[in-house]
Amino acid sequence: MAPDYGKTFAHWRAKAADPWRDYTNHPFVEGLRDGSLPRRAFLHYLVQDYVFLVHFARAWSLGVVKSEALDEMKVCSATVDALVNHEMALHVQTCAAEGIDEQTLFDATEASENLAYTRYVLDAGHQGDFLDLMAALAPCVMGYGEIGLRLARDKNPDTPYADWINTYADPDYQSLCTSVGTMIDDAVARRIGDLATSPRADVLQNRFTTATALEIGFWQMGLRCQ
Ligand SMILES: Cc1ncc(C[n+]2csc(CCO)c2C)c(N)n1
Repeated sequence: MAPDYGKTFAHWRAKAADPWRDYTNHPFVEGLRDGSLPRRAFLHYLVQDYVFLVHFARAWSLGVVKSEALDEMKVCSATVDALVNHEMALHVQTCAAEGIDEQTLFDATEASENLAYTRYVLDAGHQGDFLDLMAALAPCVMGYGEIGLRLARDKNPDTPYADWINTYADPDYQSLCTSVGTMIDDAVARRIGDLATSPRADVLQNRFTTATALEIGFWQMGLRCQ
């Protein structure tokens, strides 16, 4: 059963069922779960993901700019802090152990799948309002929450990717997913009332489904390096 990250997320997820399954059950994820993912592919992914997080920190910062309520500002600014000062540390530590320093990570050339995803999200926020931005950001936050929980339960005890799995299964990360989900529910209620009957429903759904497809592309990019 899917974890409870709020009713807006549940609605978007149900209407993107096929891409959501392909994202959260991708062969890359299966390789993390059973430990069969080649180390080289994982490191390639981590270097790209570091750059991804830099741009996601910019996108969550745009969330602060587009906030219309204090609770929105609090969740967005806390997410920027979590990203810049904590989540990126996992990437830095793992890569340092392989002789890749942080400046090299920061300067890495972005793969086009990476560029497409992060700039799509930023553009959703620039072009639209807070909800457009949140619809594009939700798959990343909640998808990794769901993947982390499932893999923590079903993983091969010998997988070398337990640290990665535990980062996202961790109660701290799970409570971030819950607070983002609650904040999105409140943001929807504040701006458009009932999502299902809103004239904006299709555009927001399209943002969510497109970002989910871009997550699949990101895993594909990770696998290409073998
Ligand atoms: C491709 C890709 N998608 C999602 C995440 C996970 N993630 C990115 S930003 C963020 C919110 C704040 O922690 C989370 C969970 C990732 N690392 N890489």
